[in-house]
Amino acid sequence: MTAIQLKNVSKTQGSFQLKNIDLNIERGFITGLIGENGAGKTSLIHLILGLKKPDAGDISLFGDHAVEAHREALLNRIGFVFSEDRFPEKMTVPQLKKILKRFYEDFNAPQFEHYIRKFKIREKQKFKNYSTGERMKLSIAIALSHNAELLVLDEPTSNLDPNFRIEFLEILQALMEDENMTILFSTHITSDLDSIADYIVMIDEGKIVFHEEKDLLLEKYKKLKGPVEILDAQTEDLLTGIKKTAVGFEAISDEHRALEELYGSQILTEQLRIDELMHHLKKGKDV
Ligand SMILES: Nc1ncnc2c1ncn2[C@@H]1O[C@H](COP(=O)(O)OP(=O)(O)OP(=O)(O)O)[C@@H](O)[C@H]1O
Repeated sequence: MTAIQLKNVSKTQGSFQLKNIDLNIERGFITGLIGENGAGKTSLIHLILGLKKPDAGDISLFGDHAVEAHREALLNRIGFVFSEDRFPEKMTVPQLKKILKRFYEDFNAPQFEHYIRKFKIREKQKFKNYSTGERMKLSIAIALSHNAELLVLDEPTSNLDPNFRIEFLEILQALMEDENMTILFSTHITSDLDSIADYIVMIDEGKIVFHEEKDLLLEKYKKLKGPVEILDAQTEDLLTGIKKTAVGFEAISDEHRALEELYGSQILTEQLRIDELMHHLKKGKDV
């Protein structure tokens, strides 16, 4: 079943355009959304959450196409975290809790309190005295405290210290034990996705470049290393991003199996990281 579906969605903002976006985010998986600065990740997330209206196309959440009309009910089922929050400066946690109780039908106060303690968020301090990371932790605590079945997270880890980032990723993974849970997660820290994502969506200049299962993607493209002597026209045809060094060459290929058969132990095949893959696919597009 689909948690988020976009059909032929377009949105123009100044000179930028999200163009004919078709996207299905299946329930029960973690999907990572990647792309360069200004690629359109936040805009896409805002469209999904109904914070921006598409110029054309259809968006549905949990199969409901009337996102605008049912926005409040749908937001009850979604936990969201943005890279920039808008917590009132003078408010404190106990005051915020009262508002959350009114806003979320399923607000789970003990769970919220649990996360406030677990994340070491200072209850009595006004939000204006919070660090960027503490604000992010508060956003995360809210997103996790109203029995949401979909988490939409826009760069949630960008301001977190490494220890808490790992703790947060573990929490997300534990949430996936509930097979109804779905997470859409935009990030520049692609190593987060190496560890937890099931699917990767890459967006570039407002268009979806790919939407694939992470393991299949990393199986398809590999880094190859070998001696420069094997680089003839035919071999180079099967390689991209060839870099020659004093000790040999390094390149990326989606024909690594054919090359392994041809050259056996002369070449070494290595797994790519998601950031390397992203850089490679982006460069391929620019050529
Ligand atoms: N309200 C707006 N009016 C005009 N242009 C806008 C508006 N909002 C966003 N944009 C432009 O849309 C493009 C996509 O921005 P968006 O924030 O979606 O990118 P992003 O992939 O999230 O980038 P980043 O990784 O830097 O956060 C950018 O060129 C941005 O300047």
